[in-house]
Amino acid sequence: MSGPRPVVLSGPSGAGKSTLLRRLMKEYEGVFGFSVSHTSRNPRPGEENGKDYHFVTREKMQEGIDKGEFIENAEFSGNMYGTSKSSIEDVQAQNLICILDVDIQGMKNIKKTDLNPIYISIQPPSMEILEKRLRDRQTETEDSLQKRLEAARIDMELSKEPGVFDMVIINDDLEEAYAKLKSVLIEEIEKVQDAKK
Ligand SMILES: Nc1nc2c(ncn2[C@@H]2O[C@H](COP(=O)(O)OP(=O)(O)O)[C@@H](O)[C@H]2O)c(=O)[nH]1
Ligand SMILES: Nc1ncnc2c1ncn2[C@@H]1O[C@H](COP(=O)(O)OP(=O)(O)O)[C@@H](O)[C@H]1O
Repeated sequence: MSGPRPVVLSGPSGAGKSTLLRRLMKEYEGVFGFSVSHTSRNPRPGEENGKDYHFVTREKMQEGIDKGEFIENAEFSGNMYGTSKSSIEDVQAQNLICILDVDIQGMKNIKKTDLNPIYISIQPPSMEILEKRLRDRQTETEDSLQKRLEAARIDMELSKEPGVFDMVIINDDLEEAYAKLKSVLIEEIEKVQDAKK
C-alpha cells in the first residue's frame, strides 16, 4: 500500500476530537486531509456542507450504502453516519494523511478493512466534565445529549481495554492533549513533509 498511513480518531462526542483536529490541520496545512463523512443529522450553525459533513437524507444515504459506496456506516444518537470510499480516496490521491473521525462502531468496522490506520482515542477526564462540555457547547437537545452520554459510557470502557487503540489521549488540559497527539503523529507528518521537498 502506498502513501502515508491514515489516522482514525475516535472517542465520546464532546471529548474534543474536532477541537484537536482543527488545530492540527491548521498547524500542518497541506499535510492532513479530512475524510468528510456523510450524515443524516442536521447541520449546526457554522457547519458547511461538503466540508464538515455531506449532509444528506436517510434515503439518499441508504441508497449509497446499498450501492456499496461506503466502507462503514453506523447509527449514532438517532442519526446515520458513514465514511464513503471516495471520501478516503480523495484524500489519499493527494498523498495526504487521511483523518477519519468516527464512533466506536466505525472504528470496529474499519478494523475489518485493509485501511491499516493509526487508531487514537480522545477521552474526557470524567463523565461530569464531558457532560459540562457538551452542555456548554449548546449544540444538543436534552434527548441527543442523553444519547451521547450513554454512548460515551460504553466508549470510555472500551478505551481502557488494552490493544484496542494505539494511543489513548485524555483531553484534560488542551495544550497537553494536543502535544501528545502531535507526538504520536510526528513520524507520519515528517514523511509527508519530506516527500514534498
Ligand atoms: N461510524 C461513523 N461515525 C461517525 C462518522 N462521522 C462522525 N461520526 C461519529 O458520530 C458521532 C457524532 O458526531 P457529531 O454529530 O458530529 O457530534 P460531535 O462528535 O459531538 O461533534 C461522533 O462520535 C463521531 O465520531 C462516520 O463517518 N462513521
Ligand atoms: N481541553 C479542553 N478543555 C476545555 N474545553 C474543551 C477542551 N477540549 C475541547 N473543549 C470544548 O469542549 C466542547 C466539545 O469539544 P469538541 O471538539 O466539539 O468535541 P468532539 O468533536 O469530540 O465532539 C467544545 O465546546 C470545545 O470547545
